[in-house]
Formats: sequence, C-alpha cells, structure tokens
Amino acid sequence: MATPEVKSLFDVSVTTKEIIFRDEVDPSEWTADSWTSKVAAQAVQYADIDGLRQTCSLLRELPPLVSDWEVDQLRERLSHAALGSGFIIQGGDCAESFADVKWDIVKRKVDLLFAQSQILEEALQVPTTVIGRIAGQFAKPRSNLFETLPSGEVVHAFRGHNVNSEDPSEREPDHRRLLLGYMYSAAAQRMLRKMPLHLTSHASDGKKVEFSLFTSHEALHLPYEASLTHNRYNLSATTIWLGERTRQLDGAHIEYARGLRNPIGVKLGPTATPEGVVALLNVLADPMAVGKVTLITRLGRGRAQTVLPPIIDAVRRSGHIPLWMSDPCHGNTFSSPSGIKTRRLEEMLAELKETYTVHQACGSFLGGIHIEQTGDNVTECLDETVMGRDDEYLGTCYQSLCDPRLSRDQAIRLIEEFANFVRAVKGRERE
Ligand SMILES: O=C[C@H](O)[C@H](O)COP(=O)(O)O
Ligand SMILES: C=C(OP(=O)(O)O)C(=O)O
Ligand SMILES: [Mn+2]
Repeated sequence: MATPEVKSLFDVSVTTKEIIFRDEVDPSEWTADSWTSKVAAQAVQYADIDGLRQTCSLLRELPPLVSDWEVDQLRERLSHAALGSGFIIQGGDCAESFADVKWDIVKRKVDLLFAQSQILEEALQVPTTVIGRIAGQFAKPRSNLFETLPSGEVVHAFRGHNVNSEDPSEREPDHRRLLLGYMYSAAAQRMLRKMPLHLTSHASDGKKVEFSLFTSHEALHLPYEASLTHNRYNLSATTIWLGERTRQLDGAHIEYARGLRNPIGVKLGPTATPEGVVALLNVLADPMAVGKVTLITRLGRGRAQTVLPPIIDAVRRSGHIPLWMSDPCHGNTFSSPSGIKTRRLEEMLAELKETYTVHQACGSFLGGIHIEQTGDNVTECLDETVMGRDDEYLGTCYQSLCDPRLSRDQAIRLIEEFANFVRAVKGRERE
C-alpha cells in the first residue's frame, strides 16, 4: 500500500510512515500494571484473589496470540483510514461463546466480514480492512453487575465466558476461565490463520491484493489484558477498544491503554463532550500518531447532527487525527414488548447515514463501521420484513449471550444499503 502524503490534508509535511509510531511514554510512569493504582470500573469481583494472581502468572508465561508486526501493520492501515484513504469493517458477536469456537461458525463470521468489505470497497473506492470481534471477545461490561433470579437469589450478571457462564447456577467469577479463554482464543487464531486467503480487487487500480483478518476485543478485564502485554504491545489481539462504561479519564482502563503501541478504540456515547474527547486523545496519543486512536461513536439514531459537530471541531483544533468509526448498534438497543433486547436494522442504517453525512459536512471522514453481527441466520434484530410479528420472530432463533446481533442477511443488507447511499452521495457530488 502506498504511503500517503499527509500535508495536503492537514498541513503536516511528513508521511504517515514517519509519524505513526510517535507514541512514547516515560517508562518510569507507565507499566503494564500501573493501572492497578487507579479505579477500574466494571472490575470483576473474585472471591479467590490469590488464585487470580496465580492464573495471571501462568498467562504471562504463555506465548503471544498475535505478533507485534501484525499490530504495527494494522496501525498503518488505520492511519490510512484516518486520512480518508482506507476504510475499516469491524464486527462480530457482542459476547463470543467458547462453544462457538468451531470451524464452520467462525468461517461464516469471517466470510460475512469479507463480503461486507468487498461491498464497501466497491462503493467507497478505497482499500477496506477487516477486523473481527473474534478470538477473544470474552469479557462484558453490564448495566447491572448483579441479577436477581426468579427465586429471589441474587447472582453475578453474566460477564462473558472469560469470567462466568450464562447458566445462572455458574455465575460465581472463576479465574481459571481466563486460561480457558486464552486457549479458545488461541484455537480461534489458529483457525483464522488456516482459512483460505481472501483475494479481492484493489478498487482504484484493479490490482489483486491479499487481505488478512485482524482480531479485536474490548479490553475490559485488565488482569487478563495486562498479563498478555509484552514490551508495550497487548499481544492478545491486534487492536483493543475501551467501552463506553470504562473510558473514565482518571480510570484504570485509560491508564492501561495509554502506554500501549496497539491501536486503541474508544466508544463514545451521546453524553461525550468535546472537552472530554480531546482530554482522552491527549492522554492516549501523541497528536502526530495519526489513527492511533479510533473514536467509535454509538450515539443512537437522531443524535449525530447535534452531538458530533462540536466534537469533530474540538478534535480538529486539538491537532489529533483519530480514525472515526460508527457503531450503529449500541445506541439503538431497546426491549421488545415481551422484554427481549433487540435493535432495528432501519435505525442502525439511519445512524450510519447520519454519521457519514455529518462527517462530510464537517470536512472529516467516516473511516469505519463497527457492528454486532454473526454469520448465521439468527433472529435477534428486527427489520421491516418482520414488522407486526416482533416477539414471535425474536422467539424463533435468539442465541446471543448478550446483545442482539444482526443475522447474516441483515448484516449484508445494512452494508449494501449504506453502500448505495454513499454511491448516491458521490454521484450527486460529481454532477
Ligand atoms: O455489549 C455491551 C454491553 O455489555 C451491553 O450492552 C450491556 O447490556 P445490559 O444492559 O444488558 O447489561
Ligand atoms: C460493550 C459494548 O459497547 P459499548 O461500550 O459501546 O456499550 C460492546 O461493543 O459490546
Ligand atoms: Mn454489545
């Protein structure tokens, strides 16, 4: 991939190659464990703290799941996307299941992502990079950390297979699951590396290029993430993100992430403020580190026009050049009449279009899409084709361990409709 000149866009007379690794930290101030002096939101409460320590010691000795050069390669791709010369499709389960680490299931998720990347590449006319929420998305933040069972018993909420089970009788956090999580992640990585190389045509010159799949997960469980951190690289995934519930400026998650060389995603909900976002960028990245941070907005339909422009403006004035991504899922979750968590495809599409339009109007780029989806035809999200029979439809094949995922067909439709929208916008611009 050619290294673009940055100066024409942002008055910086260097190339992305030269600037992407400008992210030094003072080693006397940051270590992979310096987060332990801060408050970790959503921390898992283990009864057996010594056991957790022993498990983490074992994890530290295990081989990395990805290589540092893969992390660097993704950073370069993200820096291109931040400058408008690339695009990212990131997707997968809300919470991966250990039981789904199987060739066919993973293959269908990967095929879906590559099908989406092809559609996006053709519409956007820029190389598209695929990132899976795969091979490690095993720890979840929750609105309520405890749950009252119908019997009246209060148990821990399900927190992802790295922590406990969805089965209400196995909710006590068990540190040994972290080792299982590592093993399942390694097995999934092995499968991803065995899958046939996906070839797709380079949109601008028709040349065939090879595409690889990068892995990602939410860096929620800091003892696990820190144990797999070596020489400032989190080698459990090529990129990690911090959730809307754990991105406190003075919190443990930001402290952990600020020293990493990996690209870092940060989810931004509708209460994000321009000052707050700039403060996060100042802590997480050198302004010269183009695309080091991905700002993943998940505002909910109808909010982009008011919430986003002042944030984009403040970020531009700060000198940072993050990658802007849209997660059209998490701001659009609601409960069906019978209390099932779901989302509507049409609302997600609306948020995507609004976000794209706002970036265009503000002179910045939407550089990626982040979606909860699966390669199977589950019935977890609604769309206009099932109107009027919501609860019956949701009851047919709802398998998610946490948030509702788009089915394969819905996920393709979302991307196709977004691609058609972009084509129409670009067509009007040419007229
Ligand atoms: O995936 C994100 C969160 O874990 C999820 O939205 C929380 O869902 P809850 O509100 O059911 O806890
Ligand atoms: C927890 C998630 O999202 P958010 O932090 O945006 O709510 C998620 O991506 O599953
Ligand atoms: Mn989710």
